[in-house]
Amino acid sequence: MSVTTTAALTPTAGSALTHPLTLSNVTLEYPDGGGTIKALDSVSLRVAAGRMVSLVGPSGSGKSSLLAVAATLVRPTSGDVIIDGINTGGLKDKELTALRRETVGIIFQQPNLLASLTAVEQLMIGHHLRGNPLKAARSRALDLLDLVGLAESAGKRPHQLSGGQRQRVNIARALMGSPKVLLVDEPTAALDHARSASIVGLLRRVTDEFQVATVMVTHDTEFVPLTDAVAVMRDGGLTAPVVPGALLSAGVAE
Ligand SMILES: Nc1ncnc2c1ncn2[C@@H]1O[C@H](COP(=O)(O)OP(=O)(O)OP(=O)(O)O)[C@@H](O)[C@H]1O
Repeated sequence: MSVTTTAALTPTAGSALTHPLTLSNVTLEYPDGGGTIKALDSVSLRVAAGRMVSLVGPSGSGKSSLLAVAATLVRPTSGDVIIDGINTGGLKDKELTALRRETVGIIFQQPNLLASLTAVEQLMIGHHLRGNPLKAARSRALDLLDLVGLAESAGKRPHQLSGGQRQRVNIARALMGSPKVLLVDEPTAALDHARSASIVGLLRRVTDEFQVATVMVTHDTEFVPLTDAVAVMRDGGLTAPVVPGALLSAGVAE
């Protein structure tokens, strides 16, 4: 069955309705013994600018596969992945890499910060290596660290930061390239409750302020109400979209 999940049918007042992320009938198969396993089965998902979708579902249901395909890190077996209006199926690997760098921000569970670099350097390095002048990279990095509440910690190295602060650096780093799509994998997995709440709150604010289309894999259904829609995965497919309140009161995600 193919279900289209459209987050946010209503555009922000005064702006055109845009969907930076569209997956259309996406299937992803992996070899499995003599046969294949369908990690994704005809998944269709559209996320509008400034909207945030929670992606929930049991282990092995395909959440990471969906993020990997949406991030253009894995090409689907069939179906279309359209990022910022560009159908990625027609792109060569080099073009795909360039599109990913320009339009997609990826936030993994573990920040993977470089031990020897300060917070501001963590943000600057990739931006500078992609050809941006150091001064501009530094100025943008400092602005973003301020935005995520780390203005005072720009000179600190990872071991001097808390887990929540490291995740904030991770989020700021993902915003350096001005992405249109933000893909977030279990951002609160290693954090206590208070820090988890503030990280999800920050992702909500970033989605609004930067008007990115955000998909967040989470097992923390408590934070789902902060998002605009919930996509539930089962056996590689998406079930119908459900609003957060309905999902929780129906007990679907417990
Ligand atoms: N590289 C791979 N090779 C073969 N099978 C894979 C590969 N990656 C994922 N799978 C299979 O695809 C299916 C979906 O896996 P996926 O990791 O996307 O699920 P998930 O919902 O993210 O699970 P979890 O919550 O445990 O991370 C599973 O059956 C998994 O075993």
